[in-house]
Amino acid sequence: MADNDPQSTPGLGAEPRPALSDPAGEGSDRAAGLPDSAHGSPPGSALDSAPGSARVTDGAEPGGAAAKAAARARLRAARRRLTPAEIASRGQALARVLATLVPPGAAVAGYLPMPGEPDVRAFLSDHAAGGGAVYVPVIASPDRRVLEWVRWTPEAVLQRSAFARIDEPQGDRLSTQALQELHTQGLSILVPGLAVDDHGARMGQGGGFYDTSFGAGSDLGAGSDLGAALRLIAVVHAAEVLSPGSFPVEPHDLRVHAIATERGATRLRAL
Ligand SMILES: Nc1nc2c(c(=O)[nH]1)N(C=O)[C@@H](CNc1ccc(C(=O)N[C@@H](CCC(=O)O)C(=O)O)cc1)CN2
Ligand SMILES: Nc1ncnc2c1ncn2[C@@H]1O[C@H](COP(=O)(O)OP(=O)(O)OP(=O)(O)O)[C@@H](O)[C@H]1O
Repeated sequence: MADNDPQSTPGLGAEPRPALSDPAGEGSDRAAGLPDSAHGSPPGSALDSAPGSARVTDGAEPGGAAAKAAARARLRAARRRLTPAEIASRGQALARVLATLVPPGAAVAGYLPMPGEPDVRAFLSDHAAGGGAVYVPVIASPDRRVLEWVRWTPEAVLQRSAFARIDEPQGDRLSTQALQELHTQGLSILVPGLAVDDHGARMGQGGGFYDTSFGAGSDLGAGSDLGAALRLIAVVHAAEVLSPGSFPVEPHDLRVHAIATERGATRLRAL
């Protein structure tokens, strides 16, 4: 199981592998200037060493790319400071929190965590044991930002993605649309991210995959008929729930319905 342990390879980006395209340098760890606007963050949170700075204004660069890169670097650095024991105990707490947001037996599109990410595997195992179908993403095309979905159980045989430090199950793949059409009665998406604001905007790893799959411009975006039965639940560490303006938000960015952290659930829109 060690290969499926998000803590087994400490230090993000340490392994040689084909990097996903990162034109704005989001993958780099340059000094971050994330504003000190988090609220409810405990001491030692992702932001409490931020230099005093103005709120993100998007500046001159399109989409606030430099500001996003800085925010990502800071948030990733904070994740690297988490211990395996912290991640594991938060994972147990998350399992209880997510059970309050996801109806028993409902289909769930989850994820298998990268190092430092909230570990949702305890929840996914419980949910699968209760009869709910669980899927996780496979990076099908990094260039076209396409995800596909494979059924997951705790026994799944995993293979490391060629593009990221993410384990993916083998098996039949479904497109995002096919997954949704299979579960028109409701599908809960656990959306991984580096941060979310309490208006439901989210900042991810910089691949654009979830925005392309579920954001405003997608076939399944808010307001679309197909997207109506989707529940988008951002899963982040509690210190990563930030106030609006803490990171740049673009029109294509998806908006989540709810936020789950190890400290509890926040419902933002009707689920
Ligand atoms: N667990 C998990 N699975 C997921 C996602 C995620 O955020 N979390 N994704 C959400 O979209 C997709 C993969 N997206 C990714 C997008 C960018 C990078 C990336 O740029 N990685 C950098 C290094 C990042 C780091 O050091 O932490 C790289 O490859 O250089 C990785 C994954 C699909 N599966
Ligand atoms: N729907 C879209 N159409 C075109 N470009 C997009 C779309 N969504 C994202 N992008 C582009 O993809 C890149 C990454 O976007 P962004 O920073 O929003 O990703 P992210 O939300 O952090 O990633 P992910 O969803 O993979 O976690 C940016 O260059 C962005 O402009």
